[in-house]
Amino acid sequence: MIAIGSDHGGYDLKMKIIAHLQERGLEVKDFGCYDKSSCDYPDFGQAAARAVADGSCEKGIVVCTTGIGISIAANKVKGIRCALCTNSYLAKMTRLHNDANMLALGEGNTGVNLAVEIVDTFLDTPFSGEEKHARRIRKLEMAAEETSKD
Ligand SMILES: O=C(CO)[C@H](O)[C@H](O)[C@H](O)COP(=O)(O)O
Repeated sequence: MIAIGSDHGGYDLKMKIIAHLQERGLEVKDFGCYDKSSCDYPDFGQAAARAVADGSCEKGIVVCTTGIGISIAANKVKGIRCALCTNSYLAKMTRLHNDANMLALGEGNTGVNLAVEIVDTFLDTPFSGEEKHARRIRKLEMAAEETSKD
């Protein structure tokens, strides 16, 4: 199951990505928004992120105008590594090196065809499993643990 979310600024691209994921035969849970009325990206970025963090969705994709606000929102949820990607190289590297579990896209800076290519690269690239990358991810998790104690 793929969690997906957007604000109004990412709504159109999100709907195209949902159609693409369904064409690929993937199940999608849309955490909103559900129309283009003005709304707040933290609400939807964090709803999708919580579903990835609790294991009910295996990966998440979030979209806003720039991809910035909604990626920041998702990354506030413990256990989430959300990468804002503007090309397929970044999508590949964030899976290989960061084991990113969420992808953020910006409707205002990424066209539909490129977005679909980025989504496919993100979903189809496994984590490298290299120890040095696993160690760095553990350090990210430890930093999040420390912060949550404050
Ligand atoms: O890009 C965004 C946040 O980083 C959002 O999608 C907003 O669209 C952006 O902040 C602009 O807000 P507006 O209400 O659409 O003017």
